[in-house]
Amino acid sequence: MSKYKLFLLRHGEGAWNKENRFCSWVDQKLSDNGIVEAQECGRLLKEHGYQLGQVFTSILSRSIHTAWLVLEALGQEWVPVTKSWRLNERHYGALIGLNRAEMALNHGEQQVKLWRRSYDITPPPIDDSHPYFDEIYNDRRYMTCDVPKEQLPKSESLKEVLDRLLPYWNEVIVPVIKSGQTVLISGHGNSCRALLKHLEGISETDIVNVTLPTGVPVLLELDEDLRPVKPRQLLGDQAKIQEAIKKVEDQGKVQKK
Ligand SMILES: O=C(OP(=O)(O)O)[C@H](O)COP(=O)(O)O
Repeated sequence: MSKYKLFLLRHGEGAWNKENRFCSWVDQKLSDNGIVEAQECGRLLKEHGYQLGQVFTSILSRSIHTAWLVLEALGQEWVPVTKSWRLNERHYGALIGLNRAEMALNHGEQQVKLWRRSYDITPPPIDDSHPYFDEIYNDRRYMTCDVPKEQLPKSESLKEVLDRLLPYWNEVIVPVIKSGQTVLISGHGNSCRALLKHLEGISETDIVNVTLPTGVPVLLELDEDLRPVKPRQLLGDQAKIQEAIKKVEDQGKVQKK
């Protein structure tokens, strides 16, 4: 029997989703379309009458702004929002900033799919010659984390995302859910995929085929041990959602002229 409701949300479209570049730990803002997606998500949750108890975000602006816009559209701005680097997007290492379609042209679509969707392949690490290294590692937000800056990742597989996310999930988020509050996690494509893998027990092979569109709330109904009692529900117009998933998948393909 369903005891708890949990929403996982990939933030609204960011500027680099639009440009088809690996964004990851670069702090890009929402695009105009991303703002609308977040507001529509809030309106949809309002229509269903959902009442949030707590919201968790990463420390990247696109996930925080999405949470704010959702709460505003819901009329529940007072709901506490808690932030952690442990909900950040997967660290894409040296791939950060690169264009996926150009990479597909240079390395092949299969390699790009492996980098994007496999469970345990870690992309090459970022080093201090990378154009975004200083912007990321000199940012004050990464001096406030629960690990020293030197121990923050320089690249991550999905498995490594789950490894850094799980302690936060177990120690901070689970007690809130078990206290009976409906939680929304405003996260990222791959931080949400990692959590979905854990909660739904998705295999390492099947997780390759899970892709999340931006701005679409994923509802999980959980039993008292936080096991899903039914398949995840992506709320909204199902035809549009399928189209949006395909668009994300196609980002890793060579662009047709
Ligand atoms: O920043 C990213 O994800 P996000 O838009 O969910 O924050 C990644 O670049 C997503 O890339 P992917 O869809 O190739 O895994």
